[in-house]
Amino acid sequence: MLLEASNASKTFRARRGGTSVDAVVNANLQARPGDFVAIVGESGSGKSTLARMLLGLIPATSGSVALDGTDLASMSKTQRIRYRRTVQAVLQDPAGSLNPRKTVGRIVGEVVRLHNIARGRDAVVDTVAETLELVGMVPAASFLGRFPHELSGGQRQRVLIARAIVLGPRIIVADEAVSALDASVKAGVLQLMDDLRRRLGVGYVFITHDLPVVKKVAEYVYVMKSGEIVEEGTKDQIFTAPEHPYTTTLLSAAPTLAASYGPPE
Ligand SMILES: Nc1ncnc2c1ncn2[C@@H]1O[C@H](COP(=O)(O)OP(=O)(O)OP(=O)(O)O)[C@@H](O)[C@H]1O
Repeated sequence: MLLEASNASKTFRARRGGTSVDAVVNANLQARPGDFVAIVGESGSGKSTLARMLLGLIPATSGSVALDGTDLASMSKTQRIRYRRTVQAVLQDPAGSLNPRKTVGRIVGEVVRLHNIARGRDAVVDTVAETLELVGMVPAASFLGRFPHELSGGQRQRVLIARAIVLGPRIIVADEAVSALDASVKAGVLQLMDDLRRRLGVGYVFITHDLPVVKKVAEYVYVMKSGEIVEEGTKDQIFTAPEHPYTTTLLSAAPTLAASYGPPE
């Protein structure tokens, strides 16, 4: 399976005399199940816009996003529904992704019902409980009736991951999924994501401005600047022999791994 952006561009049209914004310009990116691909770049470089295009939330102005060669723009309604399950989003909770009035059981259960993953109350609860266990929320029964405000930041992020993986995605687009978390909590959630990659074979397109995190988990890195992917390569290439001056600047501005992420590997 291959998720691929080909010369994908997004221009936000100006409203009332303003200038239009070329948020993403001719982006080429590939991700497969089992991959850990990162997109890095400073604020405003177009990372979230590219993520939203990959998720099919906004259409490309030109170019394409395709799964196994089928362009998102030409998919039927049924194909789109399947696409949404196959390519799931995990955003950060401070963005208000969890409804504060719903329990964990309901938040994950609603997705299970909506996509007909299980039918009947008991089967839905079982599926939710199994998924909570998979994301390390054990015993699951003690979390089902809790509201988001009764959870820690790391636990809320795990609920978001549970809500995504319950659909059996092959690729998860994670936009700043751990950026708001404290270092030790962040390490736990990253470890979980890596475990799920190994256990379920899920791949990640991991969007972040947090370079120590990229250094820890990514295999392949795309560097964005002003809407363009200015450099790409394996993690080692990017961190040890960056070619683009912007990548060098990004790396030199980043805190060291040890300073922000605990002891080096
Ligand atoms: N809906 C929109 N309408 C107009 N302009 C937008 C819209 N969404 C994003 N932009 C602009 O597109 C550019 C890229 O924004 P984007 O959010 O993709 O960057 P980013 O790298 O994800 O930044 P951050 O890390 O701050 O989220 C910015 O100039 C932004 O102001």
